[in-house]
Amino acid sequence: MEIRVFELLEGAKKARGLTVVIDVFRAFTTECYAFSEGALWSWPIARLEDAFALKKRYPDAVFLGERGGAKVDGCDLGNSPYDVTKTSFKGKAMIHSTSAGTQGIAAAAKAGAEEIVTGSLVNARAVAAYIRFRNPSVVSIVAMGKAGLTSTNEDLICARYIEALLKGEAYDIDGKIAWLRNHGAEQFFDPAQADIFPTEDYPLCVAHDRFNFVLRVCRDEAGRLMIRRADPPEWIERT
Ligand SMILES: O=C(O)[C@H](CS(=O)(=O)O)OP(=O)(O)O
Repeated sequence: MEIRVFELLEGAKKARGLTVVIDVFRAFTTECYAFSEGALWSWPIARLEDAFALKKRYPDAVFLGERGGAKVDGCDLGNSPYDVTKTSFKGKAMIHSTSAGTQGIAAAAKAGAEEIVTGSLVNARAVAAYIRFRNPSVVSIVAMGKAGLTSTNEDLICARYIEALLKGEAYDIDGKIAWLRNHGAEQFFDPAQADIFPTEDYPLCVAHDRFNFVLRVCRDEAGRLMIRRADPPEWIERT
C-alpha cells in the first residue's frame, strides 16, 4: 500500500486511490457528531449558492453553512460540533458548506480519487481500520488546513496518526493533542472569538477515536456528492 500525505486544496487536487480528506477543526468532526445524532446523509457542497438552492428544494434538511469560521446568514447552524450535539438530526438530511472540508471533498472528487472518506480525530482509528479492510494500492491523505490555504497542526496530526496506524508505527496521539492546545487551538480559548469558536467545541474535536464508523462519499441519484455513514461490523471484522 502506497501512502501519500498531501495538504490543502492544492493537495486535494492530487488525490488518487482511496482518499481521506481531513478537517479536524471542524467540518468532519461536526459531521461525525451529526451522524451520531441520527443524520441520514449529508450533502457536502462547495458553493454557498448551490447549498442555498438545495435547501430551497429540501427545506427539511438541516443546513450548516460556514465561512471564515462564522455561521452564514440564513443557515440553520454554523460549523460547531457543540451546536450539533444540541440539535436533533434524527431522520434528517444535512446540507454542509464550509471553507475547507467540503471544498476538499469537491476537489478530490474532481481530481479522480477512486473513493473518498472523511477524516477527523474522532474517528481516525476507524478510518485506518476501514482502509486496511479495503486494502487499496494507493492511499491519499489530505490535510485540508485553514480554508484549504494554510497548513494547520490539527489536520497534520490527524494525517500522521492515520498514517502511523496504517504502518503499524507508534504515534503519541495524546501527547500531540496536549501540545495542540497551545499550538493551533487558541481560537477556542479566546473570549473575543467565543461566538464563532466556542470553547465547548475543542474537547469534542480532540476526543480521538470516539466513533467507530466512517463517513464515505458517494453520489445521490442526481449525481450530487453525498456522505453516508458506514458502520462495522461489515468491515471491521476483517481488519
Ligand atoms: O469552521 C471552521 O472551523 C473552519 C474555518 S477555516 O477553514 O479555518 O477558515 O472551516 P472548515 O471547513 O471546517 O475547516
